[in-house]
Amino acid sequence: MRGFPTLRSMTHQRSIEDLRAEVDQINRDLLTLLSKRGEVVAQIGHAKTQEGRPNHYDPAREDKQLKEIESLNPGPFTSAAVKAIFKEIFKASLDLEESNDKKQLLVSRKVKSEDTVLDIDGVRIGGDAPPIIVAGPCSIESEDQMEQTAAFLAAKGVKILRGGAYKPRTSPYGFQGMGVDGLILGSRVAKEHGMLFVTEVMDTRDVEIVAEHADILQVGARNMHNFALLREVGRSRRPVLLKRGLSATIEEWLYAAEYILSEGNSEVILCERGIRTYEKWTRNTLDLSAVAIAKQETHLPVIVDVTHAAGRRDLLIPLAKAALAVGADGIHVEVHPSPATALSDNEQQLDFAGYDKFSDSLSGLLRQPVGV
Ligand SMILES: C=C(O[C@@H]1C=C(C(=O)O)C=C[C@H]1O)C(=O)O
Repeated sequence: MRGFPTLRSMTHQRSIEDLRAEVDQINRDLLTLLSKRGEVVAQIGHAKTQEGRPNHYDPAREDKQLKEIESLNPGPFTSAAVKAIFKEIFKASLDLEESNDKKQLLVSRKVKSEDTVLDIDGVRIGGDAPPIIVAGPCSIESEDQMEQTAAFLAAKGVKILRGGAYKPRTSPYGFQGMGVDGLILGSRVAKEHGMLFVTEVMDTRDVEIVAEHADILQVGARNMHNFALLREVGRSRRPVLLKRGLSATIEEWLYAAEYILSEGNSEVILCERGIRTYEKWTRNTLDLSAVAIAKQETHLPVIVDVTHAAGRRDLLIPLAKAALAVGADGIHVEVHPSPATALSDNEQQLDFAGYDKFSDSLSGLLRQPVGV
């Protein structure tokens, strides 16, 4: 019995090689069409950006296309299979639109590939400069406190003195800082010891006075989303140390930096300081991937505030080592002559002996830029 004739025996049989050659040609045609589609989609993305529509995703438009595709589907693929393929195309198209959009960001390495290296009165930060230390008390409290701290740190080779004159306290009844008197004191003491002075500015109305006294303006974590303040420090001609917000995504942090650059100030130092998570054994969770990502995606210097990241002294050394290992351009650490009597953050500041131990442990990493 020979049975029914098969499809094979009825039709002229083409070889697999021959069929594959046809598939190869179809692939090339599909690729040409896909590329053409990509170019048109990129133009749509550009038009959306110009219209000020940062969200390029349009589910209604995608749905409309899927319905039409389903109704026109001639087979042999099922509608589900064809729809899945088109959904992948939409996803890749959206990624293309958004990545083209990101390319325009001034903070991006795609716009400026080489590292930004700040040179503030001879103190170099970022790029091939050795990692820097920013140290000093949480709050400026008295002349004696600032004098002792600056003298100690300057003798240890620290070039940037920090100290808060305006304090963003959780409670409105907590110590709010010395204000202008603190600014004057901090800048004078820093100058006397050949150091730069960095201090936080919290209010657009204070940017001018803070810029008059400080060498670097700090925008704190709680103000990272204060867009008016970001614009104002962007207009000032002082370098800005921008801390990452308590619950800010990396993207939000980089957009905050973009606000400053977009006003014409390209001297921005990013500072990772830990983010809020469910973890309770540390005050915040140090996000080391954010440091590595910020270094990859932007050309700006990135430093790590280990004091706020940990909220506990016993973790400062390992966290600082880890930060430098992932490429941080510096470490920010709080140092106070007598942490127990400090008016703020007394759980986490280092005393002088603690700082000695801290800097000794890091000395090998601080001398050389990591990776060189
Ligand atoms: C291209 C557009 O943007 C996105 C990509 C789409 C696509 O690839 O067809 C459709 C909708 C949007 O999510 C558009 O809005 O038309």
